[in-house]
Amino acid sequence: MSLNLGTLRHQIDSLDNKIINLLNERAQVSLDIGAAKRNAMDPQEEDNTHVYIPGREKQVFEKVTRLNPGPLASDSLCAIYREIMSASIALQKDVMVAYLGPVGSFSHDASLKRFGDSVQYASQGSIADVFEAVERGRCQYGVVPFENSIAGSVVPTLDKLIKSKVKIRAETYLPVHHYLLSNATLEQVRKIYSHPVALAQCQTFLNSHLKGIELVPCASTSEAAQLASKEKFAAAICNRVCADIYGLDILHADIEDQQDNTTRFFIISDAWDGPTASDKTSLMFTVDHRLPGALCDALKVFKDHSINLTKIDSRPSLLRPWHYVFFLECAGVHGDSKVMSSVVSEMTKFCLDVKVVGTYPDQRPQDL
Ligand SMILES: O=C(O)C(=O)C[C@]1(C(=O)O)C=C[C@@H](O)C=C1
Repeated sequence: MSLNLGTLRHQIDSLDNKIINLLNERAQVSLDIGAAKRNAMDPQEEDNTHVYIPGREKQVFEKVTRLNPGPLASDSLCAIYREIMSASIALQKDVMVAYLGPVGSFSHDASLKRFGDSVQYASQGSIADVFEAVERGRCQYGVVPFENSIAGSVVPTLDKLIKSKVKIRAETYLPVHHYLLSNATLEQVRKIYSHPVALAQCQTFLNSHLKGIELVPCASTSEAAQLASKEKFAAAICNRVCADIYGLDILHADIEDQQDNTTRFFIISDAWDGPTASDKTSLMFTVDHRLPGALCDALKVFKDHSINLTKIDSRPSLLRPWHYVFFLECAGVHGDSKVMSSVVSEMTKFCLDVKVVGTYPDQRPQDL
């Protein structure tokens, strides 16, 4: 076989030709899918069709990985398909995604990895603002951090899920590596900005390298980088990308307490999607704490239906002191299933309040 550079580039040109035509053929089918989704709607109603279908995307990524003969790495092929489906979403509808900003936050990273480059993004100042953007219909989707493998639940997200009408439509996991960025040297640093959850993930590093230095909590890690870039002796704990975005130097890389540090994000919207081969469902409920065993009875409903619980958390209900709302996630059931409606109706008999807050394809990576 000839290894003449000109001939090889000619081969690439002719393959690109085919790829471009095939991509456009696929895009045309996607436009038809968009039309079919709109046709299925009541013509009197405002167009609130969902073009982002997390279960279908999961299937496509699994198929791409299964069919990949190499030499392309499956991660590379999936990144290409992320952009193909992002363009596909944008062809069907203008989609706006709200995330906790500013640019360079881990929420921004998670949003880009989930929705790609072709949709539009709206940076928000707080987690509550992300919920509000979705509640008011300014953005069709929102991306919020839900829990971190070191620091646990993200309380503002739990609190908003309790009160809000939005639904959890998808979940996504992001490996999180923290960087110490500053325009000063390590010895000069007098103040460190970051999000409280990020500070909690770097306790060992802070205790051994920067003990006693003032820690200033911020709304997000990228806001921390923005603030640190404007002060002489301040540093930020944040995502690596913030070094370029905010013009800061890297003082230390990978300062998180555990290298497999991961944050789980929820994609919120006004509706969840249909069942897939493997779904998870989240519920909130309150029990009357004066009844002995009320919480135990609520959990027993799941045991009776052989449903596996994957998370439980509680928050003050804010209705009266020492009264809690429980958040529960279970695996292997979809929110619209018969078994879930039986669970909810059985719980309603003795719970003060039961609400399904979302149902979504299980996206937990196999190695976690
Ligand atoms: O299957 C669909 O419903 C589509 O809209 C097509 C498509 C794709 O390009 O494959 C695009 C966006 C969805 O999130 C999932 C899949």
